[in-house]
Amino acid sequence: MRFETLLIVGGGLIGSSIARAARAKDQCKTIYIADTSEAACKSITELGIADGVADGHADHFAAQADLVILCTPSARLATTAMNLMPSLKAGAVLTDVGSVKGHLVQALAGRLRKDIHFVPGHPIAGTENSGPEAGFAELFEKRWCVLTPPKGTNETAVADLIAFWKGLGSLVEVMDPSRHDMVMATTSHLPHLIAYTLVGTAIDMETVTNKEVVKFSAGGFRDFTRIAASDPVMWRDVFLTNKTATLEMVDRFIEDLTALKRAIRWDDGDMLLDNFAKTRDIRRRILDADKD
Ligand SMILES: NC(=O)c1ccc[n+]([C@@H]2O[C@H](COP(=O)([O-])OP(=O)(O)OC[C@H]3O[C@@H](n4cnc5c(N)ncnc54)[C@H](O)[C@@H]3O)[C@@H](O)[C@H]2O)c1
Ligand SMILES: O=C(O)C(=O)C[C@]1(C(=O)O)C=C[C@@H](O)C=C1
Repeated sequence: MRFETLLIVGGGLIGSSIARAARAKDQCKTIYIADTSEAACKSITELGIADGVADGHADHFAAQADLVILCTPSARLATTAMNLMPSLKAGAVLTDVGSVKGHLVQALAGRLRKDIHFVPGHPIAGTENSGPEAGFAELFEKRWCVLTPPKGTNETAVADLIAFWKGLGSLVEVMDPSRHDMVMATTSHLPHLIAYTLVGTAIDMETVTNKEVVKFSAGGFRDFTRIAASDPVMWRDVFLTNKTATLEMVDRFIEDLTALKRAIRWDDGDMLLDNFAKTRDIRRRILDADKD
């Protein structure tokens, strides 16, 4: 056990899942959760997933914690870190689970206490649901967690955090924040933007009623609606904080879509076949990787 006392700030889907997993996998002795929402605190207490629950004021828990994990919406991560800074225990590891890394690293650069080890993180695991009730202990099993420690970060702190995430069942990779943001723009942010657009386009169709969209939504459309039901606040924050990489991916997507549009217009079946065969191969490789 690398950390005896854990403080989770923001006990929603991700925070409550970490609490459940840390307890189930015996990764720490004491788990505290702080959340600014009265309803979330009530729910966390009823679920019995923490040894102590605090509303906005988590200073007394922060003073005891060996590991502090910020699990608030992205836009609040930097302010939450700065507010807790004076109360943190010397030598504590401070991390987060935000979906975008570059903006947070920049926002906190040079502002943290020297005796606190800041190791930003991102578990690439989630669902379209939010709140403490949506969490579950198995969420991180065999899912990647990316850590983006700034240069010069204490190596023991990084190793301890890697061990913690592995203890929750995750696979861990260390990466540069800007690389993380580009990879996520490709595999997570663009797909969500496309899903939001696709569902929006379908419900705006004048010739097909919304009732028909709901009634006849078979596999393909239905799959998109799952991620298009993701938390609007979280995804607004993701796009606004990972602007450069997302816009780069949107440009590439528009180019590729235009190429497919052209192939359809000019009956270029070979181009369509070639393209769809490549993407089918990627799908198979992803499923194979899951089996390993
Ligand atoms: N949902 C996903 O699929 C997913 C996956 C990986 C990472 N993330 C990241 O995890 C973070 C949390 O996402 P979530 O899905 O758990 O959201 P959530 O809405 O389920 O939970 C967030 C919780 O934080 C609380 N909160 C808000 N401001 C706070 C503050 N200042 N102090 C303390 N608590 C505060 C809210 O009351 C809420 O209970 C986000 O930064 C998101 O980018 C989400
Ligand atoms: O499966 C889902 O519902 C998710 O959207 C999870 C997902 C992802 O895109 O993979 C979403 C955002 C997070 O930052 C990490 C994971």
